[in-house]
Amino acid sequence: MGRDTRKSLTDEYEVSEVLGRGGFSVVRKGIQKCSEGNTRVAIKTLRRFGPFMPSPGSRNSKNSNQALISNALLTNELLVMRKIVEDVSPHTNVIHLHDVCEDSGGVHLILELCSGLLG
Ligand SMILES: Nc1ncnc2c1ncn2[C@@H]1O[C@H](COP(=O)(O)OP(=O)(O)OP(=O)(O)O)[C@@H](O)[C@H]1O
Repeated sequence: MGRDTRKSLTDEYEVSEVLGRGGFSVVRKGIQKCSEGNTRVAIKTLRRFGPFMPSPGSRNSKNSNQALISNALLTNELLVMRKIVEDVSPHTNVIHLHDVCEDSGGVHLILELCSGLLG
C-alpha cells in the first residue's frame, strides 16, 4: 500500500457507479487505469472538514448530502486500516486496502472489490 495520499484519484482510477453508502462515506466502483488486467476496485471516499469543505454546522454543497468527517476520525480510520493491512492482509476474510489517494473531493480508500455485494 502506498503512503502518498496526495495522488490524484482520477489520474489512477476510472470511477463509476455507487456501490453503497456508509455513515461518513460513499463507496464507488473503480478500475485501475495502468493495470494490465483492468483491476477492479472499490473506492471509499470520506470527505473531511477543511479548506475545500463547508465548516462544521454548515450545510454541505447542494450536490452532496454526504456527512463530513473530522480530521481526528479520518486519521483514526486510516490508522486502523493500515494496521489491519500490516498485521493481517492478505487474508481471505479481510478486505485489502490497496492504496490511499487524496484530493479536493476527499480522502479515497482504494479497497479490494467484494463482487459478492454487487448482486
Ligand atoms: N470493498 C467493497 N466492495 C464492494 N462494495 C463495498 C465495499 N465496501 C463497501 N461497499 C459498499 O458500500 C456500503 C458502505 O460501506 P462502508 O464501508 O462505507 O460502510 P460503513 O462502515 O457503515 O461506513 P462508515 O465507515 O462511513 O461508517 C456497503 O454496505 C457496501 O454496499
